Amino acid sequence: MSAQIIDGKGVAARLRKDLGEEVSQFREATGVVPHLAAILVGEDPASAVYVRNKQRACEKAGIKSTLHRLDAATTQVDLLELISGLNGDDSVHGILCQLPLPSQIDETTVLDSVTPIKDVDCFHPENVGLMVQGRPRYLPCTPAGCQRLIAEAGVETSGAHAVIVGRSEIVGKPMGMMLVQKGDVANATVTYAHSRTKNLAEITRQADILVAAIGKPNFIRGEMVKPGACVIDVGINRVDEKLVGDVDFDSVVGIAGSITPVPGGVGPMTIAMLLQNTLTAAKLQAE
Ligand SMILES: Nc1nc2c(c(=O)[nH]1)N[C@@H](CN(C=O)c1ccc(C(=O)N[C@@H](CCC(=O)O)C(=O)O)cc1)CN2
Repeated sequence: MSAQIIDGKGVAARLRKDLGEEVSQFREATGVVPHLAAILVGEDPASAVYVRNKQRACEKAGIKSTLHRLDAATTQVDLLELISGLNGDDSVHGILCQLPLPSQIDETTVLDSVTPIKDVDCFHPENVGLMVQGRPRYLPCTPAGCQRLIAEAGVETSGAHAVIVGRSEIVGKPMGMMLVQKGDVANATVTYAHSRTKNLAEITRQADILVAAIGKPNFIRGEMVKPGACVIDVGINRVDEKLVGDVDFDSVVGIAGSITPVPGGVGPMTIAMLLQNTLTAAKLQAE
């Protein structure tokens, strides 16, 4: 038996269409145009593609987007000054600083400088704290996208064992926190695994839901997966000009019950969730 392929691209397109209708109702009712300011520092080609895709998705949904492109040699002071200006600009509802940043810039200092109400990536400690306490202002985009895909696959999360492989601040850690919460697509028993975990395969084989977010191409192989499990692949790795996930799709697809592809799985959902957060930001700031 082959796993159900979870069509992230299709789900994201549907969400973005619904969101476009919500944006148009909001604009009509308030006269306010939701506005996302994107910051791109340097010339990383993948980052440029992601930012362009975010801007296109905004335009299609009726959200204004402005791009602030900074040179790779930009200083942290210059970047902080730009963010400070955007924080104080009442026409801007969401601020997104594309990661990764060049090495001369401290990522934490920069992300902490975005005013929490405009932090549509949900990276600021205030927003992370609210999410962990189960009273989210925003949900982090990639984990929220994964959660929607798990729901789309019709997978029961309550009482399920979710194993998160990876402990990054933007995906692994918040993903586990969201699945352990009380609520819909939640109530799971969560295990975090990472590069120092012993007997990793023994742990991943216990997962009803396996989220791979370690940034290692094709790392999760068929023998590491429980038959029938829901496998969510967050990895985006370029190998020989090809895009591959953290999951070895070919060896896992015959064992898992459902699986996200790369490309066309989690990636497009990240962008859909960013639009959702931008509309939420505009609503909160119009109050
Ligand atoms: N400020 C942020 N920086 C980064 C984030 C983020 O959420 N906020 N996440 C990643 C990159 N990312 C969004 O920014 C992102 C990555 C991939 C995709 C996507 O749609 N991928 C496609 C394939 C696209 C391709 O050909 O490269 C897919 O998986 O189908 C969207 C967003 C790091 N930085």
